[in-house]
Amino acid sequence: MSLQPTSILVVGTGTIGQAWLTRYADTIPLQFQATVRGLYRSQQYIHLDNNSVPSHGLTAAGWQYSNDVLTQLDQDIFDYSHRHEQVIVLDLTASSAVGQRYADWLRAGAHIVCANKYAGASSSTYYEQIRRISRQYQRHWRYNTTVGAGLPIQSAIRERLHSADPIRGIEGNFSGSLSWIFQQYQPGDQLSKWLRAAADQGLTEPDPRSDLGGLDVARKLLILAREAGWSLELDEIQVQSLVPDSLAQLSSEEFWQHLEHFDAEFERWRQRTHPTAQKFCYIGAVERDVDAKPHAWARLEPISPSSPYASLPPGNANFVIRSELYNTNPLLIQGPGAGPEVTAAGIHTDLLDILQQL
Ligand SMILES: NC(=O)C1=CN([C@@H]2O[C@H](COP(=O)(O)OP(=O)(O)OC[C@H]3O[C@@H](n4cnc5c(N)ncnc54)[C@H](O)[C@@H]3O)[C@@H](O)[C@H]2O)C=CC1
Ligand SMILES: N[C@@H](CC=O)C(=O)O
Repeated sequence: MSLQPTSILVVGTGTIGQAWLTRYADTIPLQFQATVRGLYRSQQYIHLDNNSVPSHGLTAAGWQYSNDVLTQLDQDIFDYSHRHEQVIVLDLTASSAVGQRYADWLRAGAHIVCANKYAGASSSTYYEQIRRISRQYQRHWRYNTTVGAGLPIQSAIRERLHSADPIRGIEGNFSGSLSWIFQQYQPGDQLSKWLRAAADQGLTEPDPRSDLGGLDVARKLLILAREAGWSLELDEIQVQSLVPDSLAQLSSEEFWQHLEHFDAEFERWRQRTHPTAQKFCYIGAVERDVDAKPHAWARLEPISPSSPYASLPPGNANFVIRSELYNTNPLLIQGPGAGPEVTAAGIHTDLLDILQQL
C-alpha cells in the first residue's frame, strides 16, 4: 500500500454525489489515509481541510463562486500531485465538459472513478486515448456504475475474457428507470405519472429524455461492447426514442411542463403499433454477426406474460451475457439497475478498489 496520502476530489453533488457523501465519504478506512479535499459543482466549489467531515461540506458556508470550476479542479489536481499526494477524482456529474477532461487529469496524475457515462460512450478515438493514457501513466479509471449502477456487469465480462471465453452477445433490460416505469404502466395510464415517480426516486438521468430517448441504454450497450473488446460507435446503435420530436429541443424544465404531449404521442404510438399488448419492456442487445461486426439496438417491445422480462421487479435491470461457455445456458445478472443508494455503493466499491491498489 502507498505511503502517500490520497486526496479525493468530488465533482457533482447532486443525487448521486449527495448519496455518496452522506452514506460513504466518512467511512473510508483510516489505513488508506484518504481524505475528501474538494467538492465541485456547477459554478461552485469548496476546499475541505483534514478535519472536515466530508458530508458536512454539502451545507458548509465556505462554497466559492467560479464561472470556471473545472479550471479550479485542474489546478487542484496539479497542486496535490506536486505535493506527492495520490489524487482520485470522483465524477458524479452527467457533464460532457467534465468527461472531456479525463485525458488531461490522468496525465496530471489523477485516478478517476465515474458514474458519468460520457467518456465510456464517447468516440472510439477518445475512449482509446483515455485507455492508452491510463496505461502509460499507470493511473486507474473505474466506471462500474455506468452500467447497471452497483451490479457487477463489466467485471463479469472481464472475467469471461480473462478465462479465454469470448463474449458472443449481451441482451437485457438495461435501464433501471424504464424498468420501474414499464413494469407498472398499464395501457391507458398516463405514462408521465410513472416517469415523475421514477424521477422523484432518483432513477432517471438529470434530463429524463436521455432515458426515454434511448441514449442512456445506447451508452450502456456501447460501454459493454467495448468491455467485450468490440469496436462500435454510438451512432451505429439503432435506438427507438420515446420522446416526441416536438419535445426534443426543449429545455429540461420545459419538457416537464409539456408532458401531456409526451403522453398523447406515446398513446398514439401504442394504439397504432401494439393495441392489444398489455406489457412492454425497453430491451437492448449487442451481438456480433458472422462478419464479426457488432450490431446493437434498443427498443420498446411488447412482452407476453410468460416472458422473463415480464417478471422483473420494478426498477430491476437484467443482463443476459452469452459467451462461448455460457451460450445456450447464459450468464444472468439481475438486480436494481438504478437508484442513489446502489449507485453510491458502486462508486464506493470502485474507490476502495483503487485505494487498495495504490
Ligand atoms: N441515478 C442513477 O441511478 C444513476 C446515475 N448515474 C449517473 O450519475 C451521474 C449523476 O447523476 P445525478 O446525481 O442524478 O445528477 P444531478 O443532476 O442530480 O447532479 C449533477 C451534479 O453535477 C454538477 N455538474 C454538472 N455539470 C457540471 C460541470 N460542468 N462542472 C461541475 N459540476 C457540474 C451539478 O452542479 C450537480 O451537482 C449521471 O452521469 C448519471 O448518468 C449512474 C448510475 C446510476
Ligand atoms: N437513468 C439510468 C440510471 C443508471 O444508469 C437508468 O435508468 O438506468
